[in-house]
Amino acid sequence: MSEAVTRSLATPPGLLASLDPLLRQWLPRQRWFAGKGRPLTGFSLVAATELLPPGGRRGLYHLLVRAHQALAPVPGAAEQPADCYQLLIGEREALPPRLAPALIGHVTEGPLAGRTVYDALHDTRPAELLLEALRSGTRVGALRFERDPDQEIRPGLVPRLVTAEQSNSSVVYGDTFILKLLRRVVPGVNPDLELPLALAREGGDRVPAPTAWMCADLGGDPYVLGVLQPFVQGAADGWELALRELAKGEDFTAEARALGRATAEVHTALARTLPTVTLGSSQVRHLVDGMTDRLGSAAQAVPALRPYARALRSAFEALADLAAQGCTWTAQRVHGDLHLGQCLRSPGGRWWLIDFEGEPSKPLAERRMPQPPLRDVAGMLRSFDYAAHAAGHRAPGWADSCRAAYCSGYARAAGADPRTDPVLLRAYETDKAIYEVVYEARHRPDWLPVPLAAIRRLAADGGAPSPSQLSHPSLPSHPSLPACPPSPRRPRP
Ligand SMILES: Nc1ncnc2c1ncn2[C@@H]1O[C@H](COP(=O)(O)OP(=O)(O)O)[C@@H](O)[C@H]1O
Ligand SMILES: O=P(O)(O)O[C@H]1O[C@H](CO)[C@@H](O[C@H]2O[C@H](CO)[C@@H](O)[C@H](O)[C@H]2O)[C@H](O)[C@H]1O
Repeated sequence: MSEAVTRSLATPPGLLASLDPLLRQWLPRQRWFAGKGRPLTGFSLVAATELLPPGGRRGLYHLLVRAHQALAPVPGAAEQPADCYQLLIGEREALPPRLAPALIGHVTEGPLAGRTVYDALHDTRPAELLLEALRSGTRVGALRFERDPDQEIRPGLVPRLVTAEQSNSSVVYGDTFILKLLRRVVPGVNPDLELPLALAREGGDRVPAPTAWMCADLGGDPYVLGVLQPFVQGAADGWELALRELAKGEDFTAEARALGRATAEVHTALARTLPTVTLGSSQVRHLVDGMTDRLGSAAQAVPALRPYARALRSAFEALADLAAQGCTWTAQRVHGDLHLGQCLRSPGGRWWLIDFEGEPSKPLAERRMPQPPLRDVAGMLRSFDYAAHAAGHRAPGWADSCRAAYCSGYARAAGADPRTDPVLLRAYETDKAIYEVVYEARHRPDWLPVPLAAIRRLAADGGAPSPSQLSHPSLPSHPSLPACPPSPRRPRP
């Protein structure tokens, strides 16, 4: 075992009880807290490890904590399965001003009574310690740090916490690496590590190859806790770039086309390296049932969706009808939550795809299932629509031309144009917009009008599918579109 981190404490007695009242206040305020809107009823410890560098100060705890919550904000409501969160807790007598944003609170009882506790990822030494553990491949308590022996990690890189809004927390080390610490963790193979590793093995150059990773082994179930990967220096993400170009009134179609090409290359590599399956009518029925169920739960959670539910369902049923007529689709591993913010453009103009975690609210097994690649395409199409809305009404037609350019870039690299499969594309776009309605209602209520506008458009189009709704006005419509175009949808022999 390496000397980087030398001590583990399995169960610091009373530690969690002393943190309980502070975590009840602090946790729901974190952007990455997944259970917003449901009262916390308590915590239970999954694993606790005290991280102690040789000769270093004590007081750094790695905790995996289950947050128990009521079903709804009603006293006495039944509990839901508790989410498990990864916390790195530091303690000090008082916090220096630079750590003020990291404050969790002042402990009044238990082993840390009188101490100030804080989110230690904001602090230099704890962040350095994590990199050192990854560099040296340490094992401490239940924690296992592993690395790709072929990639060098220089010691002494200076850490800084990424302050942008994220679903997890990331630390950049000397502009060389970025470590994403997953916040809500689940047992099993995490696609955020699995897919970039598979793509790296395949020799792809569109996704940064994982350099090191951090896991916990608990009761036979590995939990992926973090992934270190090369930092794409000087990169801007697609969302920033799109908004910048929109503000200047500049054309974004060349970038959209390049993004389509990058997406298709990643899809092709994933299909080469991981299993693909054919979806026939029973699998498509299952897919459609899932979409319909999600619509039902979303309409329960967000009443503004209810007037459109029937029309939206018909977009899903149109897909089931095609499958019942004998159409089949190829499914493969996909990104699962692709949008402009998941695409980084390096200063040389190359597009990279990041964040293969999938939609964090979905179960891991579902996120790892092979799916038609058009699911990712639909996510990107939604994203162009989001960008246009975020910019107001300054650029009429902007989203339409970006969506068309993205599809044609995709078609060039994949050999199949997503627009030749309008029923599947519309079903996925509808499913995504419904997901976004719930996401925005929970996380950014001010943004709710953006996906709701798409819901209105998609619902208005809920009858017979029409290619014109797919926003490629520059292309002729497909009046003679066959019921089962040869690719990517293929008739059964
Ligand atoms: N390899 C990378 N190089 C440069 N920046 C990155 C890299 N990976 C992630 N980032 C930055 O960190 C942000 C969050 O990363 P992401 O994987 O999307 O985390 P989350 O799942 O928490 O949203 C991204 O929006 C991007 O700005
Ligand atoms: O945090 P993640 O990147 O994993 O994804 C979640 O948050 C995204 C917002 O940050 C959210 O994306 C939605 O908003 C984007 C603009 O901020 C837009 O480009 C996307 O098209 C839209 O879906 C994403 O859905 C959510 O899973």
